[in-house]
Amino acid sequence: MATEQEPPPSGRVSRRKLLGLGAAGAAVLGAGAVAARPLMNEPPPGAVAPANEPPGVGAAASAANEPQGAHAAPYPFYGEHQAGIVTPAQDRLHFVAFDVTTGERAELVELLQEWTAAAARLTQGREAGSFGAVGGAPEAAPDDTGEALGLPASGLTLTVGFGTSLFDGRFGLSGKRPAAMSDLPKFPGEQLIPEISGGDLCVQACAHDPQVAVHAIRNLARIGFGKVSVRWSQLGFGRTSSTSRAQATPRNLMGFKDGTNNLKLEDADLLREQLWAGAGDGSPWMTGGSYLVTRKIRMTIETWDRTSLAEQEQIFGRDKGVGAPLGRKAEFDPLDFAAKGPDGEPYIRADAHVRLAHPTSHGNAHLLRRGYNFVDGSDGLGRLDAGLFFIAYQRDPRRQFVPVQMSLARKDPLNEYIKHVSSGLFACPPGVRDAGDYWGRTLFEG
Ligand SMILES: C=CC1=C(C)c2cc3[nH]c(cc4nc(cc5[nH]c(cc1n2)c(C)c5CCC(=O)O)C(CCC(=O)O)=C4C)c(C)c3C=C
Ligand SMILES: [Fe+2]
Repeated sequence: MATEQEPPPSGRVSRRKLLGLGAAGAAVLGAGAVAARPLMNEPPPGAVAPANEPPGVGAAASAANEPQGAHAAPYPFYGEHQAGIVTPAQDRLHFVAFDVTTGERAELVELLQEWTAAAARLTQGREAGSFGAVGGAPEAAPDDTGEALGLPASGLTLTVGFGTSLFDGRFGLSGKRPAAMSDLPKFPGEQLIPEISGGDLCVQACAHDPQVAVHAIRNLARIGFGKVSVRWSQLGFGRTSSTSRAQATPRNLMGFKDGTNNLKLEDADLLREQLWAGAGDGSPWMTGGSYLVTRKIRMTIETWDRTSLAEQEQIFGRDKGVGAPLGRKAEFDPLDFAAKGPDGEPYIRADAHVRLAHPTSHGNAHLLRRGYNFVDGSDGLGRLDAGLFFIAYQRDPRRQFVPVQMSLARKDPLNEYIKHVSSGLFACPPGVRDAGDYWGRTLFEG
């Protein structure tokens, strides 16, 4: 498993070299060479942020003043936990689920090793393979597809997950399926489409540049040719959650601030308690990992857009402008479910979304949400095919996602405007420690 960049043959230029040349150097390359985009704010050589800690989080960053250059910089790939979970949610998503087509466990392990090596490079703004898009033999297919040449790392994170079907016995893993990964129940009203649900493996690519996220997934799929095939994939934009207090809260396609009351990077104690699988949880190989639930949720936006502002706010229990809980003034004011308005009714209705989903309604069950908006064109009937690609990480879906979603599915008036059409449940293993480690080692060698 090679992770070091081998020098490209003379006359050929690697993506990193192109970046290093910058604007002036690119001019020297002359016609025929690929022009490098000047890299803004590249961290100094050798600068290593603490594992998975975002550039720009800390004293220098504030919600109102996120450093622009930080959007180009890389996140560390190696660490105790995978990046892309508490990492401040980037602007863009390409999520893919794969079916494993090989029946050989050894081939699957080999693929995970190759993917890990490629991910270690891609997340640092390098090409997928050691020769790159234009550095290999002219007779051979390039080991990088090339569309990210000259682009910086753009905060790319790649997060892998193992689906429930991977534990079905094909690879000798049936005894390793975590109890926390019991099949999700059928929720009232869901209309799941099997072809865009499930999958043996998943990779979540998040970046500030969609081209960088798509490039990463495309290259992993290329590497996996003959061993895996793409089952479904989803593009997302405009993150619908903040996962750090240094980020401003974004808006979903219903126009509301989304991610206000979320688990955040800074909540160290809660993350330990609610996000990361522990050594005593029954599946030692998952220690330091987390369970991922995805739900593609279509919105009937046109109906929503004809709903009164007052009704929209009652449905969520927050105001649409600043995102404050109804009856309060500021976004981060605490929710007060007992407070009553002049009419004697609670400001936040009994069936308001935030009340049904609140941790206190479910024995202190928190979720780390990091979903994205999607618009997949239109449906041929004059309506946008749009909604929320919901992503939530947690320590145990049986105690967290399932009860929250069951209560929403039964009582949330938002259901009039939404439909769950896809579902996924994945075990995301702990982080890759160093260049000798690989995604899933604790599962296959533990
Ligand atoms: C099962 C979990 C959840 C699903 C599915 C879900 C769908 C969904 N949510 C919104 C918009 C908002 N959600 C908000 C808060 C919120 N939502 C969940 C869980 C699910 N949402 C939780 C746990 C919370 C936090 C509750 C709390 O503790 O206050 C909000 C308010 C802002 C915020 O705090 O994030 C909005 C807005 C949509 C549009 C949607 C499906 C399409
Ligand atoms: Fe929600």
